[in-house]
Amino acid sequence: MTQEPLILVGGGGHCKSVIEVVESSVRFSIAGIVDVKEKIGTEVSGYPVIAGDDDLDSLVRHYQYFLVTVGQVRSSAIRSRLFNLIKSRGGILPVVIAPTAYVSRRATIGEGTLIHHNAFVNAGAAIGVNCIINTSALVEHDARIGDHSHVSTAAILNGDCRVGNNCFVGSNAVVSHGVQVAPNCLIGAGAVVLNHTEAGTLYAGNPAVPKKRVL
Ligand SMILES: CC(=O)SCCNC(=O)CCNC(=O)[C@H](O)C(C)(C)COP(=O)(O)OP(=O)(O)OC[C@H]1O[C@@H](n2cnc3c(N)ncnc32)[C@H](O)[C@@H]1OP(=O)(O)O
Repeated sequence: MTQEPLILVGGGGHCKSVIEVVESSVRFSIAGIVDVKEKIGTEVSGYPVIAGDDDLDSLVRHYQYFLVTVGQVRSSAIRSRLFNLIKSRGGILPVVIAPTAYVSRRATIGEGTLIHHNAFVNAGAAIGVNCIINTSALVEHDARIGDHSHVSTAAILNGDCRVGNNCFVGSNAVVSHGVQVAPNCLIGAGAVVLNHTEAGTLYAGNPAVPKKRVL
């Protein structure tokens, strides 16, 4: 099978994790990484940084496939800006699924979303665009996740729950079945979310309680 060249946009720690996924899937070969221009000429996991953010326009004329590989904890702003920029210039942001992940054929996944190693996405789940479903995360049946959200390592979204746009669900957090996490929320690592949340708020603890506004 001929591999398609893929550009990774963002050369930090999250990019290293994405590289492990892309290398183990057969469809794409990594053609290079985009980062701040000072990093041009350096490498990430053996792949060269070939361009700076300002060069994205011209890169979209030469390459078809891109993934946003900037990480996301406190804000989705950079990831969503890059996603929209690439898309508006005609770039394609594919779905990439690690071969060790399980994704039900009854689940839907939006463009540019990456499903990392050992993640599990069950039947009826619907995941938006440009999301990160990180290593060992569990998205249970009929759970719905909006756009530009990050379900972090080993987080659990139980059946029928909702996570809005631009959210972060921290490592090992649990969202109880049917619970709605409103847009722009941060759910702290290890939180157990038993009730619907207010938008733009950090929740943490077990049971999770609002800690502060984050917008
Ligand atoms: C592969 C990867 O690395 S993926 C990334 C994995 N990273 C994570 O999962 C992120 C872990 N960090 C968190 O969970 C943090 O809560 C964040 C980043 C979401 C928010 O951090 P901040 O905005 O700095 O919150 P801040 O430190 O101001 O905390 C506000 C309050 O919430 C509490 N709090 C914050 N996070 C947590 C938490 N996870 N559990 C319990 N309490 C917490 C703080 O103690 C503080 O409480 P107080 O006001 O009573 O003193």
